[in-house]
Amino acid sequence: MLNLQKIEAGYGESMVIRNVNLQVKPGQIVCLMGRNGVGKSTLMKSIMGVIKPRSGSISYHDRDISSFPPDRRAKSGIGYVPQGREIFPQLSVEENLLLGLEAAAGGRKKLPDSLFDTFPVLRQMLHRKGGDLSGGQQQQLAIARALASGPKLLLLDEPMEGIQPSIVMEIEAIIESIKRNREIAVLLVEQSLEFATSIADYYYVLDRGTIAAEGEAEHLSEEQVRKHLTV
Ligand SMILES: Nc1ncnc2c1ncn2[C@@H]1O[C@H](COP(=O)(O)OP(=O)(O)OP(=O)(O)O)[C@@H](O)[C@H]1O
Repeated sequence: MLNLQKIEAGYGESMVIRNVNLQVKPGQIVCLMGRNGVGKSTLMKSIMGVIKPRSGSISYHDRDISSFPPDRRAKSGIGYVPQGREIFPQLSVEENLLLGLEAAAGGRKKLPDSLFDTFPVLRQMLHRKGGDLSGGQQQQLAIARALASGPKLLLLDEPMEGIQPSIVMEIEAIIESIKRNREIAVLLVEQSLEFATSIADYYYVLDRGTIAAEGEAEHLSEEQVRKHLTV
């Protein structure tokens, strides 16, 4: 469903991503791994259209979306949770979630009830300001906002970063439930070998802007992790 061919991207003079080919199939959980600064977020931003790749093509459901701005990619069914969450701290939880509906194709006006089955804590906090939530709750809000529009592909950039272990487990459980339904594919940036081998179907390791390794997640070995991921 998502197909990146020969993507090159960077900032100004500096090239960060070189010749990246990457695929995500419907319902698949794909883990993008790599040390700090190798270009994982830059690749996620390229997929969402937040930065424009210098060359290569990005297709989604066999349609070339390379020239689409981010809002059109969102309307095509791609949800994005950037690193650092980026919720609106001055808006209520409900207002944050309603903003997620803006990206819905066909003008969906109401938040799906299933959203609160997945994120019960948000129902209790609907009228609180986003900024008053804990880090983990803000992360849940950011994921819920991305899911509000009913995407078929969810891009999650380091959702477990900087949150306490109990919430990490909750977020893992949310990704597991997405996997069980197989209705949404997920491409996520995550460093944990344990997570990649237990939940992901497929992995890519990015090293200095290129794909250094890829394969079925169950075959990801300690040796590859040592070679490409440990500092
Ligand atoms: N807005 C920007 N302008 C210029 N250079 C940038 C910008 N954002 C990132 N970079 C540079 O691009 C390179 C890749 O950064 P990126 O954030 O994509 O890596 P990452 O793998 O996601 O790292 P981390 O795990 O630390 O988030 C780094 O050298 C970074 O300094």
